Amino acid sequence: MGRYRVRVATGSFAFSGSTNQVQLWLVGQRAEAELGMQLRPTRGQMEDFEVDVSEDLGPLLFVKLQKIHLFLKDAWFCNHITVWTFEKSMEKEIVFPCYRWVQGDGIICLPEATAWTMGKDVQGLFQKHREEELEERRRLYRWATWKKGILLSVDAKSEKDLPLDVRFHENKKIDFEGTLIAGMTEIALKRTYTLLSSWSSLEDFDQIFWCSKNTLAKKVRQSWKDDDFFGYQFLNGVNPTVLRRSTSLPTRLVIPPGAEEIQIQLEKKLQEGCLFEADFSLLDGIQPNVIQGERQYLAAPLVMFKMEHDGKLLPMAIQLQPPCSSSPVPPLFLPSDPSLTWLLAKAWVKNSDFQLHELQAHLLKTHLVAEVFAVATMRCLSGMHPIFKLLIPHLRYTLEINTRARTKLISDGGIFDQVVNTGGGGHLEVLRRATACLTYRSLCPPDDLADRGLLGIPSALYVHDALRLWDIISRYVQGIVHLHYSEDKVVQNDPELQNWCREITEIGLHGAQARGFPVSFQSRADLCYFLTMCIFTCTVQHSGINQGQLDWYAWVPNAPCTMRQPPPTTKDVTLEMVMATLPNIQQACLQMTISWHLGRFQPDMVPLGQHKEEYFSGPGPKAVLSFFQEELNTLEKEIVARNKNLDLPYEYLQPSRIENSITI
Ligand SMILES: CC/C=C/C/C=C\C[C@@H](/C=C/C=C\C/C=C\C/C=C\CCC(=O)O)OO
Ligand SMILES: [Fe+2]
Repeated sequence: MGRYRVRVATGSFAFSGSTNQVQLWLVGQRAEAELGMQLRPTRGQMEDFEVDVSEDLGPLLFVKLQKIHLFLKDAWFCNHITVWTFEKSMEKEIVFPCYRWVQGDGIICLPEATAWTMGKDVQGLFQKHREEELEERRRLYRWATWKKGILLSVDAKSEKDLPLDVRFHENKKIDFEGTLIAGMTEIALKRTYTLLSSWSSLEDFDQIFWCSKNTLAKKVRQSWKDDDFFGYQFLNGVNPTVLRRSTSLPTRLVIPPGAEEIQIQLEKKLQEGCLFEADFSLLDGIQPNVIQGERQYLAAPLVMFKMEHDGKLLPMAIQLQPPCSSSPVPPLFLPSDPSLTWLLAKAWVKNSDFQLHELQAHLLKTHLVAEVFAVATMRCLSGMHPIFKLLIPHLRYTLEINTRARTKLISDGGIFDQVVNTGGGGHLEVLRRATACLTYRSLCPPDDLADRGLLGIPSALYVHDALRLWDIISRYVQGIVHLHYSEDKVVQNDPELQNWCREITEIGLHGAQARGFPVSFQSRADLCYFLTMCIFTCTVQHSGINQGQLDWYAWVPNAPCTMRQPPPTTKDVTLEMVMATLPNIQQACLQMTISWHLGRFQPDMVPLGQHKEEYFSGPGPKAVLSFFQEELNTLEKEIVARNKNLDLPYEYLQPSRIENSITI
């Protein structure tokens, strides 16, 4: 019994408030009290009221909410409820996080914010709540097989099928759809503008290159033909995931007669430990697209590089297709070839890189992997679980952006079918092949970068920043895990957590235990490493892979989305051949629009670690998050200072530019 002060906090984005009245209850260990219909929640407001309760409720466990509507049903976004009690003349604050939509006339039950594993709840005070909550979440969030052989996704035919709690908020939706319309309008304008234009020289791409503001995109247009600029992209461009240090000459690299000199040079660089390669064999045999009746073409190149003492990565040789017994030995294209021949060979490499970047590095290894984490988290972890509280800010909007990708980008008739040479079904086979070789180590930079021989290279800025961020995130995760798991046995005996791990590996990632993913956590260290990978993937890796589309894909010849003629088999290449091969005006315009749409800064972007939602309570988690933010701030200053001395600043992993989840 006694007086309680209650604060109701409503979300601040559009339509968060409600004209309906809200009914609240306080639920304690000993009794429950109805507080009556107290208010109509107002957007962006915190509204307080006081009540006297006659019953002896005991320690508060839950607040229950219900929206009462007479006529108009409008959903209310409740941020949190805070209750102050007065015990022994001491004021005590108890927070009940929500951050969900209250809709319909259902009663929502909010547990107080202390993070509880099931093992800690020895009295079983929350057991029934957790069971009912997870039963409801499993009904709402179901696994689906969008295409066989690809990671499982959420069961939603379109974003409209998703639960309201994971939908884009109004401002995000308006921005996303509005800029798409603006982009499509720009395409129409460009088509009109170029209706009578020639498309016969590389400079003709200038007619549609309207990226006057983007400094790096302009630098790409200026320098894309240079070999050092070509090599730089494999270290610090939009796709730093293919390059690896050679440990031997690749078996596919058959030296054609008369090219013995290059073999000597390659072997010399190999001996010096500065030979590198980018191998696109995953594309070998993929069925090319047919666009508006025109057959497109694909290659599966291999590029050999040498790392110079000044840190420049220079291409030494390009083999466009792997050798096969039924054909002559494929030619090796060299920097000493006629300039247009060498340029076309490099363009073929960049077209192949576009495919693996967008399908393997971007869509599969960030978006679709993050979706598996999101679905498993909603299905296996109660909202009270500390790992739910840790991860949920890093899963914001991911289910919707991925569902939109499945319905607009890689769908029948989607963007890939319209302008990409792996479209038309080849893109699905690339996704299947990439899924089949998706390993746990490849998602963990300390392992992946070591396996690729990329440690200790001063000019590898992505590598440096990625490893620094991995360590910072690792300390953040350890801070939270050690607050809630006192020893390894507590991890082993946490059923929700073990179910989460198993559901990710065995179901979502498609039997990935065969590729190194865990089916259980045996120690706090295991758990921390896995959680670090989850957060790194959903934040750092996606930002490093997504942002560069704006800079590196705007000048289409630098990263052609499709190729309209077969790869050259001789060194007699003309400008006509080059222009007939590169994307046409329509394809180039759509590539520019989509790259801009996907690569641009998101207006409602939440930077890494800067989420405002307070799922945890108490000083411990707050101190861990605060230290995480301090470490990110220190790294921010380091990167800004480093970039000041670089001709080409590397900014994609600057913490202030890393989004807290995958939202685009
Ligand atoms: C060509 C770029 C390919 C990217 C694939 C990688 C990741 C997916 C991407 C998310 C995309 C989400 C939604 C789709 C985006 C735009 C839709 C495009 C055109 C629609 C036009 C129309 O309405 O028909 O990560 O950023
Ligand atoms: Fe993306």
